Amino acid sequence: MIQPAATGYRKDSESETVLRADDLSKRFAANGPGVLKSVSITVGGGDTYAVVGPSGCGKSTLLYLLCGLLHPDAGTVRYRGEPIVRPHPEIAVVLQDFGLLPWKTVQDNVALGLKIRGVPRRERRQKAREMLRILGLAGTEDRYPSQLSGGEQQRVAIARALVGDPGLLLLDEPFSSLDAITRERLQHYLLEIWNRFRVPYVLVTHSVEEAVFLGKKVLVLAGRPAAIVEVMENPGFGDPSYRDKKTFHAMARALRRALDRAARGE
Ligand SMILES: Nc1ncnc2c1ncn2[C@@H]1O[C@H](COP(=O)(O)OP(=O)(O)OP(=O)(O)O)[C@@H](O)[C@H]1O
Repeated sequence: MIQPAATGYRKDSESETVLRADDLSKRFAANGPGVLKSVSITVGGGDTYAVVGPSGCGKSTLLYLLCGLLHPDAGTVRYRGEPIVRPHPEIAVVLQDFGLLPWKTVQDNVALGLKIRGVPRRERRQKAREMLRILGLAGTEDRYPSQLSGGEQQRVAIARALVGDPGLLLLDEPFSSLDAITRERLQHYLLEIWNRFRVPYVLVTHSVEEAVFLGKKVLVLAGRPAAIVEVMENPGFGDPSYRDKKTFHAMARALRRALDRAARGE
């Protein structure tokens, strides 16, 4: 079993509301088309959401709104009751472009959030090294992001998100650049983090299997502007051997049908 480096994760009670977004609407240009309309989501302690939907429907936009990197035209986002108007130190984000600083080494990139929070240098280095080891990146500490492959950069971004014991994780296709085996290993690692510490997360993915493996609830976003057209409960979620179960494949089939309905605008 992987031993997470971090030990300071909080464990929320299931009744606690960690993140609450109400009636979010967004368009990028004043007269442009609406991207999202009246999207609401409540993430409770220990909740995990997978967000799926057709390419370009607004999944990344939703994640940017949830973490305060974008502002909604209407609606509100609150993290533990606090309005989110800018990125919050307890909300860790893994974005599609990884967001690594090219002039900092891998180790310094991973430790960035810890430094901002005033964690002493020695502890920062130790935690960053341990997280890099867990993610299979031992030996890359002193390299720069440009000296790593896309998949390795993606893992550095994941290490940076996990190392700070986040209160909430927002992940935008975090495993998309990885080979199949590494991808499955990291999916298991995320599930293990959840099983041990119940860190709530919202994960955007294009993969039906990933959504079913990692989402306690699966949201289907569709339409123009996009709205949540289905919320699917996934009772088998949380079991590391779920992929081998009939219920997993039944759930994947149901999700494919839901995506098909969404694509046809039904
Ligand atoms: N900064 C921006 N300015 C203008 N339009 C934008 C901007 N960001 C996104 N869009 C548009 O908003 C829509 C939703 O984009 P978004 O990236 O959220 O979709 P997505 O569902 O995450 O796509 P994909 O699945 O392909 O990653 C798209 O039509 C996109 O072109």
